[in-house]
Amino acid sequence: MINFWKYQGAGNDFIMIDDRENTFDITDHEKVAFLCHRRFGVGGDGLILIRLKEGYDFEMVYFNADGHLGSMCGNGGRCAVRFAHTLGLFDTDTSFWAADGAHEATLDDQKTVHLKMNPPGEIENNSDHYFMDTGSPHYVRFEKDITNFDAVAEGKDVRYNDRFAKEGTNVNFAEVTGEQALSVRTYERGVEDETYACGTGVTACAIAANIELGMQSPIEIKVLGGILGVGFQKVSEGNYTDIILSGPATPVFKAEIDA
Ligand SMILES: N[C@H](CCC[C@H](N)C(=O)O)C(=O)O
Repeated sequence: MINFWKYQGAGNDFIMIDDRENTFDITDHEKVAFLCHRRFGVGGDGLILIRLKEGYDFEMVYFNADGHLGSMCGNGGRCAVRFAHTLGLFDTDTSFWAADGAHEATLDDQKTVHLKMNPPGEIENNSDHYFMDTGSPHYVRFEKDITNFDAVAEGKDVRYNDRFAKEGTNVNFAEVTGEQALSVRTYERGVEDETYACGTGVTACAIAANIELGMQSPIEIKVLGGILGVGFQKVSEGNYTDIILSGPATPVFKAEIDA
């Protein structure tokens, strides 16, 4: 029997498991894929284990919906922070361990989670798109109108092209909607579909908007499932620090499943 919580952050939803006793078999991809399946299982864009980690309040172990260990997940990280708080692992400020290393976060009075993201390394500025790793790989392309836009078909075109077919990439389409505002749609690898939000994705879009248009921090980003915020400091060309992803992280329900 697996006890779990379902959480969502701007509609990016996750199965959350308290695995402080390390009993979950992380090599059981089929089980994770089953749990994330929206018809046969619980349903989720991903599954997250909360484990203990020396020197940190907790560790987040993140799987994509296909059952495989993923890289960093910004919305999942924010949900993990809120869940770890309910487990009593910290009070308002936390530091935790994830696939891309250490992260700090705070939970404010409105239950918004502010999560510090690791700076992307090299940022590729190609003729029609950006590519960078904000904990997960992200392709970013600016579009004029993403409302009337087939994000799944366009996303698949990029994700399965010669360059990305093997490792995969997440694909973001960003529209400029204001002086410090974007609207973003994301196709996620590992889910292989559009999701309602992607935290590492909007982080990449905010940085790309600063390079492309000089858009200043903080940037408000509308996604299918809500609003996220990204703040940052530019140190020099292509060099960013203090990158903070902010947004809601909400418990949906708690249940158990025979799996
Ligand atoms: N939804 C996630 C990103 C998932 C990345 C994952 N699909 C991968 O590349 O392994 C987020 O909020 O940042």
